[in-house]
Amino acid sequence: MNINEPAQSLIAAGQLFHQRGWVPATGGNFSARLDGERILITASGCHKGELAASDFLVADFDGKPIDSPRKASYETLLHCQLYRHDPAIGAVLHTHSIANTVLSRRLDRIRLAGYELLKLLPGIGTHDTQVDVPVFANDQDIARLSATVDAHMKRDPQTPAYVIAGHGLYAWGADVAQARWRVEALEFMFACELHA
Ligand SMILES: CSC[C@@H](O)[C@@H](O)C(=O)COP(=O)(O)O
Ligand SMILES: [Zn+2]
Repeated sequence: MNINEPAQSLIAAGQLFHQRGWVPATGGNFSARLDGERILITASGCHKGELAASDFLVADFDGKPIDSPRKASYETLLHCQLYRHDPAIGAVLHTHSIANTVLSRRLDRIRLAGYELLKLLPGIGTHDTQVDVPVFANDQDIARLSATVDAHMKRDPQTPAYVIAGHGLYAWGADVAQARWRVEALEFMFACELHA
């Protein structure tokens, strides 16, 4: 796949998320699947509202950069876990919003019920339902954290997204556009919960 197309979509997502206040400082990271063995992912330490094509690198599903001197996102293994878990996942987006940070410090799962925007989440066709977004304890050992996420997702393959406590949201989709809609829907519902 030409890496320019997913890179441009991820750059646009970063600009939107930064305008919304969801990727402050160097927080957040973004990726897209290139094929069955490789992903395009943001380099570590970039400002996600000001990404350029040179801020991306290609990595394998173990998170190892391919032909790049740049360091991949510190959280690359969390992206790799999702691509390995489900071949239908084509993009992964991670945000650090006020709403996801505050809610995840208070709750061990974020229950979303009765929202029209729930229909943006996988397999949901009505507002008249409830979804639990799991919250995992934060951990600077990303290999250990990705193993925790993987065990949860094997137990509950319907997991629509997850939040790391005091840290941020991980959401995904078949492509960058769908992952972005889901982030927008989830951040909207989280903001509603915060104001409720
Ligand atoms: C420096 S604070 C944010 C990081 O620790 C991390 O949570 C994050 O989202 C961005 O890390 P990055 O390595 O730039 O992808
Ligand atoms: Zn983060």
